[in-house]
Amino acid sequence: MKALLMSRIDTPEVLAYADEIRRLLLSLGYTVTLEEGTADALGETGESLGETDAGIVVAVGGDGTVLLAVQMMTRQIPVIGINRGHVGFLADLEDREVPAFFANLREGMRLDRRMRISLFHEGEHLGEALNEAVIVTARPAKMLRFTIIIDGIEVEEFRADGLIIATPTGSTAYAMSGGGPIVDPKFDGFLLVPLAPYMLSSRPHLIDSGRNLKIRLESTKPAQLVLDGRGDFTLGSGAEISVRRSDAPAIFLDAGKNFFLKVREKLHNL
Ligand SMILES: NC(=O)c1ccc[n+]([C@@H]2O[C@H](COP(=O)([O-])OP(=O)(O)OC[C@H]3O[C@@H](n4cnc5c(N)ncnc54)[C@H](O)[C@@H]3O)[C@@H](O)[C@H]2O)c1
Ligand SMILES: Nc1ncnc2c1ncn2[C@@H]1O[C@H](COP(=O)(O)OP(=O)(O)OP(=O)(O)O)[C@@H](O)[C@H]1O
Repeated sequence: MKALLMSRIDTPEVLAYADEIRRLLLSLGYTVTLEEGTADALGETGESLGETDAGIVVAVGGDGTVLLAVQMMTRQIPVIGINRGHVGFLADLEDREVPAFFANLREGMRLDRRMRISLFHEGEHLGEALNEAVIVTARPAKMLRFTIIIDGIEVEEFRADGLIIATPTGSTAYAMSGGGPIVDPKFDGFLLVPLAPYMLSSRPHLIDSGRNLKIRLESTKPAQLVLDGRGDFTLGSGAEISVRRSDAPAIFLDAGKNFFLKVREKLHNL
């Protein structure tokens, strides 16, 4: 099996560890190729995540590395993260679990598909997100005005610093910091969490992914749309963003970790 190895590149120790992982994978009979940026950092040549024919992607780093790997794929490839980050909620494997996991993987893979959202602006596809899309004021301390439209009904209008449109996977990330609920990743829907809403009664909404969801930006103030902490689209007044469930969910190699145990172990002591 061919594995593409991607490492976070800002920490030499993690890069050195990724090199150890490469040796381990080779010793277990995998063909290993490096992701372009990772290869660059190691002074080698690599393959782009957009073009590789690898069967699995091994991401060494934290959640940012896993999110980046998923975002860079043009076809979703089963991915597993080895945790070298601060939290590593999406990076399921710890050091000691690595050898057995890859030895057993040759017997067969279990996959865990995670919904992503697809964002459109006036028919133009802006991209996909595994965690969330955030529409946020481009001017700190200036509020935006939003209207939420569900199945053609204007459901709510409010002013806030921003609005998070999260997937169940993203419910443990930015949406959690915004006061949203922890959502079972098996749930199939969108989570809307306003950021610092200027009203007494604003609540997060959980919406079935089969509904037609639109967000209209009413204010004339500049706003930015950010996907999984990256990408930066500027939105003008009256911009209408459509949110749909992506046809291409992220595919994780299942390391058998229980979601609710991870919440208890990784998020309770942040
Ligand atoms: N106030 C906040 O909580 C806040 C602010 C900005 C961005 N973020 C999150 O950061 C993500 C981008 O990650 P990054 O590492 O490039 O940025 P980063 O370096 O700013 O780290 C963000 C933190 O969020 C954690 N995180 C990311 N996805 C998670 C998930 N699905 N479940 C639990 N924790 C998760 C990471 O472990 C990390 O500690 C965004 O998608 C967004 O969800 C959170
Ligand atoms: N291969 C890479 N190329 C470019 N940037 C990367 C790469 N891997 C990670 N990054 C970026 O480096 C930063 C830190 O990486 P990462 O999120 O993996 O570690 P962390 O923040 O320490 O861990 P965690 O997200 O688990 O708290 C993130 O902003 C991430 O997007």
